[in-house]
Parts: sequence; structure tokens; C-alpha cells
Amino acid sequence: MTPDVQTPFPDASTAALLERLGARSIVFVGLMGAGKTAIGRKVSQVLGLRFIDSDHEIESVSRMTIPELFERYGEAEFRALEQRVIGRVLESGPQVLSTGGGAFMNAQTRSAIAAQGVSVWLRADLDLLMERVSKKQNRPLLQNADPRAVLAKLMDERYPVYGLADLTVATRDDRKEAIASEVIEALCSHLGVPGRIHVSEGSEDHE
Ligand SMILES: Nc1ncnc2c1ncn2[C@@H]1O[C@H](COP(=O)(O)OP(=O)(O)O)[C@@H](O)[C@H]1O
Ligand SMILES: O=C(O)C1=C[C@@H](OP(=O)(O)O)[C@@H](O)[C@H](O)C1
Ligand SMILES: [Mg+2]
Repeated sequence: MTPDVQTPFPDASTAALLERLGARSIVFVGLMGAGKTAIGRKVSQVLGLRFIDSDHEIESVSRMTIPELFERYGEAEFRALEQRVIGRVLESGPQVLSTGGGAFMNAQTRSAIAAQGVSVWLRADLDLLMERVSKKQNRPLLQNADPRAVLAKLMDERYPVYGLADLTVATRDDRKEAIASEVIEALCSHLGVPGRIHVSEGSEDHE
């Protein structure tokens, strides 16, 4: 986990946000396909913070892909590893941490995030989630005959819990920069930061 600071001279609002954030991390939660990884990365670039995705971190420490982990050790082992990895990552804030969709369902992970982070629920509707997750086969929970029904059930189970996050940002079919900008605006308002932080188009973007 190397620091990835890309804004050596932050503007006044960015500096104020970083000061109020202190050692806390900005933590994205929400369902598969909501854009936690994509928007988290974008927000980290704008604020000049390190970006960590819990799934990437799990893949790196286990030297296995998420589907391989589920296949070989089962979901329970994956969840145990996820809890440990997130707990450890949160100790080294500030940073932007995008979690996997199930992570916030774990009560211990939720209290670690509450203590060491500012949580942002990226909320999305079912059609948008379906469209996004259909492009990749890397989500074991959706590798079955009716992924839409699975996502709908997870929405029922998880949305009340995601609602415990500090902030909720409704996402939609719009540019990543527009969503990232709304997240940053919500963070500024939550942290009492005056002014606006500009999100420029077309900074480095990769999956
Ligand atoms: N605002 C957006 N506009 C276009 N594509 C997006 C947007 N947000 C996410 N995506 C794409 O949707 C897919 C799922 O996003 P991802 O960040 O992996 O979601 P999550 O981490 O919440 O499961 C990715 O291919 C990502 O690039
Ligand atoms: O919702 C879930 O339980 C999961 C979400 C995935 O991450 P994304 O939410 O980033 O797709 C990944 O952690 C795993 O496949 C399980
Ligand atoms: Mg993700």
C-alpha cells in the first residue's frame, strides 16, 4: 500500500476537507455495481488520497481472485478475511477505501468504519446495477440463473443497513466525474467545509 498523493498543493477547500477528515478514511459502501470502486478511485484522485479497494487488497494478500476464494474456501472464509483486511486498512488512514458490497453487513466492520471513517452509501436502482454487473463475471454471488432476483433480494436485506452510513449519495447513469463531484459536495457539507472542490474531466481512469 504505497501512498498515492497526486495533489501536492491542494486548494483551500481540499485542504480544509483533508484537515477535518484527519486520520479517518472515506469509506464507500453499497451494492455490487453501484460504482464504489470506480467512484472511490476518482474521489481519491481529486483529493490526492491513497486509494484502496478491499477486494483488490484481499486478492493481493491471498494471491487468489475473489471467484477462486469463494470456490476454494467458501463465502464464510472470504467474509472473515474481508473483516480482517478492512480492520487493518482502517488503521492506516486517511485514504479512500472502497469496500465489497457485503462488508458493511458485518457489525464489527461497521463499528470499525464508524470509529475510523466517514461512510458513503452509493445508492443505485436495480436496472442500473444489473446493467453494470452484467459486463463482468467476477462476482460469485451473481453467477447463477437469475442474478436480477439475487440483487433484488440483497437490496431488501442490505438497504436498511447501508442506510446506517454517514452519507447517502444517489447514483445514476452519469459521468463518473459528476457522481464523484456529488460525493465530494456531500462530504464537504458533512464536515462543514466551505467552498467547492472542482472535479476535472478525464483524469487517469482504469478498471
Ligand atoms: N458513473 C459511472 N459511469 C459509467 N460507468 C460506471 C460508473 N460507475 C461505475 N461504472 C462502471 O460500472 C462497473 C461497476 O462499477 P464498480 O465501481 O466496479 O462497482 P462496485 O465496486 O460498486 O461493484 C464498472 O465497469 C465501472 O467502470
Ligand atoms: O456484495 C457482495 O457480497 C460482494 C461484492 C463484491 O464487491 P463489489 O461490491 O465491489 O462488486 C465482492 O466483494 C464479492 O463478490 C461479494
Ligand atoms: Mg468494487
